[in-house]
This record gives sequence, structure tokens and C-alpha cells, in this order.
Amino acid sequence: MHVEPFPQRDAKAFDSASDAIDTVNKLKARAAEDASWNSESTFDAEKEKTAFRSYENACDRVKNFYREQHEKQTVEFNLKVRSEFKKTKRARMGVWEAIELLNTLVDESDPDTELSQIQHLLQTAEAMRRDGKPEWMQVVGLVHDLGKLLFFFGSQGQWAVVGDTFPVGCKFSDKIIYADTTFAANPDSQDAVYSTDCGIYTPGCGLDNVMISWGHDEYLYLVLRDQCTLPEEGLAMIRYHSFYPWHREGAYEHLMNEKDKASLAAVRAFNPYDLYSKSDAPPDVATLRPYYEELIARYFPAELDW
Ligand SMILES: O[C@H]1[C@H](O)[C@@H](O)[C@H](O)[C@@H](O)[C@H]1O
Ligand SMILES: [Fe+2]
Ligand SMILES: [Fe+2]
Repeated sequence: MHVEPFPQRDAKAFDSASDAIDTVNKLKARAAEDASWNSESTFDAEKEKTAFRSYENACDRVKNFYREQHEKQTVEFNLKVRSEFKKTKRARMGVWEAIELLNTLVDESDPDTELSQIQHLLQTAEAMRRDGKPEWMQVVGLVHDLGKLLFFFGSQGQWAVVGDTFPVGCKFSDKIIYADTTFAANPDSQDAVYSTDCGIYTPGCGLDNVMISWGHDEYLYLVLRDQCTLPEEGLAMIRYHSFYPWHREGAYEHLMNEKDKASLAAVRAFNPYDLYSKSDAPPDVATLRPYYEELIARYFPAELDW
């Protein structure tokens, strides 16, 4: 698949001779980073694939979670929760403080880890650091699940915060886990428009124009897009990391546009670190904290609006 780079290079950059060397050096550094964020992880993907996400054998906690999430993530709910999101001020705090606050949450949708959220975030970031991924990507690894804070900000339950995501307003793909048994209870599955392939969308409209089930991905993306200096690729990793039916199973291709191809490459580069690091040894939080606090300071203000 051909992937267009994100349009970050400035066409006028070579105009002045004095700036040219500087520009070339920056482009060289950027090209080296491009290659490293997108290079394959050192996890053995084939082997790991069978070790994680075994939903058929998952415990009742996970199965019940998805029964509820698939029943309640409707178009109506998604419109309501987005409009409330815009109207409310939730909290103001720094990134490390957010990491510590999140740590008390136990994710009911996850069949693969019993570790705390801090440890999952550090495992993800550390696996990236081990593979020589750029600092911005390590930071994405460190913060990618902070959207789960939503649970403490008046959410209706974990079903509105965690778990895999999927578009609402069009047909639920059979590539979504448990799709064959859970969506009958969702009123949208009986709706004349929402139950068609494109539903309220048009072919190739682009994921920016698709409403994806509300949860920690979209929430964190909305929080961070104007409050950090992470590149577009990093924001795409955050926004779509739970969209497994798309990034792992290849569903919903008919809604994608050119930009989404670059997002897909980014999310696929990110995913092994999120998933396969779950069996790594639990990291030592106190030892790692100074390294990550320094990185955080480079990409975020001291405090953010959450
Ligand atoms: O159970 C997990 C967990 O909630 C993750 O944070 C999310 O990104 C995954 O998609 C989900 O399957
Ligand atoms: Fe997540
Ligand atoms: Fe995660």
C-alpha cells in the first residue's frame, strides 16, 4: 500500500541560502525519525498474536463488558456525550499527576493484563525506547491511555470509556469482537439508515468525518490536539489505537480517505507496543519517573485542561 507522508515539510524552506543548510539538516533528522517510528517492532508478531486478545476464552467480566458497550454505544448517545464534552470543564493538572490519578482504575475490558495502568503505560513506552523509537513516540506510549480518566469525570460507566471502538451510524462490522451476539440489543442495528454499509456517511469520506464510539481514544485526542506538540502521527496513534476492527481486521476501508492511510500506518506501528508489552516485567515506576518527566516537559505545558 502506498502511504503519503503527512504534509509537514515547508515548500518555501529553501528560499534563503542561509536557512538552506539548517533546513536540510532538519529534514535529514526528520527522515531518520520517519524511518525509525515506522520500522518493525522487535516483538515476534506471529507468535504474540495468538497469546493476546483471546476473547472466546475470556472471563465473564470481559464478556459482560462488551455486551453492555455494544448495546449502549448508539448514535444518540454519541451525539449527547460529545455535546456535553464541549460544554464541561473537568480538571486541570499536569501529565504525571494524570498518570497517578488513572492508576486506581481497573480496566474491565482487558483480558490480557492485571497490572496497574501506570505499569501498562510505562511498559508501552519502555518497549518503544528499547526498540529505538523516537522520543515523541515514547511519549505517545506513555500517555496513550490517559483518556481513561474520563471514567472519573462523570462517565456512565466503563462501557463509555474503555474497550475496542467501532463507528456508529453505519452497519456494525462482523469484524468487531462478539459482534454476532451483542449488537442485536443495540437499537441502531434495526435502524433503516444506520444498518446500511455507509449509513449516514459517504464512501471515502474519511475517518475525520466518522463518529467512532465514544471512549478514551477520542476523548484524549480532543484534549491533546491543541495542548501538545506531538506530531500528527502521534495524535493518530492515540485517536485510533482501540479501533481494532479497522487497524487489525481491515474493516471500514470503504470510509477511508488518503489521510487515513497514513493514520493506519501510524496506528499499526504503535499497536505491538501497546499489546505485546503486556507480558513484559513490571517496570519500576520510581526509577523511570525522572526520564519520562523530562520528556513530558518537552511536549506538554506544565498543566493541561482535561
Ligand atoms: O481492553 C482494551 C483496553 O481498554 C485498551 O485500553 C483499549 O485500547 C483496547 O482496545 C481494549 O481492547
Ligand atoms: Fe487504550
Ligand atoms: Fe493501552
